[in-house]
Amino acid sequence: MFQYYCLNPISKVGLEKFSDSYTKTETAEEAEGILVRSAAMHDMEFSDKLLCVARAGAGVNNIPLDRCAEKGIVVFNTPGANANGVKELVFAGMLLASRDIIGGINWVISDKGDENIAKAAEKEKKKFAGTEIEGKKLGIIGLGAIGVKVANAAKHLGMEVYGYDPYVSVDAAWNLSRDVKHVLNVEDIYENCDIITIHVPLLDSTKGMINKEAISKMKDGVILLNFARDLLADEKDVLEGIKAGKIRKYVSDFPNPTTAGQEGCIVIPHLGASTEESEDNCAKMAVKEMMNYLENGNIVNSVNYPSLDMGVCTQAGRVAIFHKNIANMITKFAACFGDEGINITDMMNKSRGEVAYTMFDLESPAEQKIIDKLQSIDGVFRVRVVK
Ligand SMILES: NC(=O)C1=CN([C@@H]2O[C@H](COP(=O)(O)OP(=O)(O)OC[C@H]3O[C@@H](n4cnc5c(N)ncnc54)[C@H](O)[C@@H]3O)[C@@H](O)[C@H]2O)C=CC1
Ligand SMILES: O=C(O)CCC(=O)C(=O)O
Repeated sequence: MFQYYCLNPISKVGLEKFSDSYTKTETAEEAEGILVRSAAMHDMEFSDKLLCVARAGAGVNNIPLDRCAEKGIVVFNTPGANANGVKELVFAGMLLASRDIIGGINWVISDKGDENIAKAAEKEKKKFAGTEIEGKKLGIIGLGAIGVKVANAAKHLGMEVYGYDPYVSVDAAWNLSRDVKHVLNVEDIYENCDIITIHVPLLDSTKGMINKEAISKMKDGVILLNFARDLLADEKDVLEGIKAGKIRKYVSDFPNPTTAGQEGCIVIPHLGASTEESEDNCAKMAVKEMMNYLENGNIVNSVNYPSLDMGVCTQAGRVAIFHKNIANMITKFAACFGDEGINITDMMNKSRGEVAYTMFDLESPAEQKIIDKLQSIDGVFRVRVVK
């Protein structure tokens, strides 16, 4: 039996995918697996029982990835599972910024008792007019799951699309419309585009990338959309840009005291992935990843360990080892089994940066003394008996 804990509400459709071998617990300490959306985990203590965290979503800046890696806790996310939900809200944001739809709706509410509202509307509506998005230049920073969907849909709406992503994946490149202008320099986006949307992860290298300097290179009256993370922009610089008339509107999916209620800002309460479809897709994928890992030790879509898949174990034993990516580890592991006369029938080793993951299938189960010996090897974070 395995126990899982939900740190945020997780879609029922996803939770129903758990087999009878799983029960939901009321405390994180009892769980082998945690399901999470945006809850902050940086200050959490993790119990020795915890084996994995599955983020039902894309961004993992709320999870201490390195600390988890050092404890042999695998962190998963669900790439692309909510991309369509975000894409659709990006276009809603683009349209809200291009015309004063919000101002117009508020005017209608303020005039709700007026018998002559229809006549008044025709007089007032010029205040809320705007521009169309067809024919405008759209710059997309980050051509991953969301950026590609936004790019392709924008082409269908008649926009001229510029895309920038120095690390674009082969998969994303295959899916991208050939009409998207792939630029090699982010400045080309700043200098040419009427509307700019950012779809990159929040990393040390991307934090604050939309700052005073970047804004100064943008066209006057640019519309900026941020459905990725607020800290990607220096929002004090954004407010100055609005005040100076450089930025026409800033649309953000991340409310905070800097932008909430500010002139020129349209701030949405983090609704990008809040659709039935995205929530179900993310939960289903997260549960599948968690079950595959807990039952088989297989790692698919991890953000702190390499992918490794040995299928379902048909042998008597399977042992998984989390360790530093350094020389001679596999020889030492193999010796621990060999010294006790245990035949290794299959093994795989994969590394990712400074960490590595090795799994052994064994002709007979590994006794505790072998596990203790493996655990005592310098550079080993965790040894897990899968079977
Ligand atoms: N508002 C919301 O509810 C949601 C927000 N997000 C945010 O959007 C981000 C992107 O999501 P996905 O497209 O699903 O992720 P993804 O991982 O598929 O795509 C991210 C892309 O950014 C690129 N990238 C990284 N650094 C870059 C840089 N310096 N310049 C240009 N490109 C760079 C990567 O190569 C990758 O192609 C997530 O990390 C998350 O923070 C994601 C889902 C929902
Ligand atoms: O789970 C959510 O609602 C947040 C989605 C998100 O921001 C993400 O997937 O990165």
